[in-house]
Amino acid sequence: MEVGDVSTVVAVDGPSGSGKSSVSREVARRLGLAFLDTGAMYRAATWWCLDQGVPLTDQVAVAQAVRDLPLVVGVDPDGPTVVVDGRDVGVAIRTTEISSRVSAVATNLEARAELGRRQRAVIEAERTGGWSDGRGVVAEGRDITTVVAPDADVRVLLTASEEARLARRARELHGTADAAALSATRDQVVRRDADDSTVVQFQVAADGVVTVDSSDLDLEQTVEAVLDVVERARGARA
Ligand SMILES: Nc1ncnc2c1ncn2[C@@H]1O[C@H](COP(=O)(O)OP(=O)(O)OP(=O)(O)O)[C@@H](O)[C@H]1O
Ligand SMILES: Nc1ccn([C@H]2C[C@H](O)[C@@H](COP(=O)(O)O)O2)c(=O)n1
Repeated sequence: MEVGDVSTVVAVDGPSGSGKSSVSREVARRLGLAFLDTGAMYRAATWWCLDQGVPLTDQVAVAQAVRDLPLVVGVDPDGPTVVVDGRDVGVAIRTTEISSRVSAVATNLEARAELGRRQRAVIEAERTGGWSDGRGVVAEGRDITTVVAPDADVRVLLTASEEARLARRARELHGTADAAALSATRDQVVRRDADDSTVVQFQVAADGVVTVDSSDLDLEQTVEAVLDVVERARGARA
């Protein structure tokens, strides 16, 4: 980082399938920023509970397991890694089993407090040094713009119609968006968002948060729309 450069923290929230991870990761790549996938942390916590035989219905046990979670997340947008107890779980945390059960961790308030603390630590590290040498970070999830990093330099709510989000996830998981694929995808998009919305609000932009609706945009157009928000905010700071 050059002397005089100012670090940039970009917070991106939104519902499932809106494109948060894909768009945020590409924005981070293009700006040379670190990339923090906070959803992967909730998924890793869920994986750890299952691996350790912690019943997801036991809120006290889940909270303790999350406090003890031996998690290391990599923030290189070209290859974000998720390592739990020395094991690379980057693939294992994306299974339908994890996707269908992660809300048990996401709705556990003590688990949220612990993961939020860890997320703030990563964001602060990247603001002053870390992988990005202080250039900053793009952090995406559900509560980044409101709870984890409400003072972020740029705050974006990335939305899309339920129809678009279901179709995207169906294509991603099943290679098609036909009726059967859409039906099979509904639980981990619509039901999961409904469950998660009971403890965190990510459907309506908070004050100061810019909404980007990607319903009618392709991935590249959405990346460019978010980059535009970042550049406008940087210009306003200059
Ligand atoms: N604007 C877009 N147009 C077309 N496809 C998109 C768009 N944005 C994302 N996608 C695709 O939709 C799928 C879901 O994207 P992504 O995983 O980034 O969403 P997400 O919001 O992070 O979802 P979740 O919160 O459930 O992880 C991916 O296959 C991605 O390539
Ligand atoms: N900051 C966050 C990030 C994620 N979650 C929840 C939402 C999902 O149920 C789950 C996995 O997220 P995804 O990988 O699908 O983006 O974790 C949350 O509550 N807060």
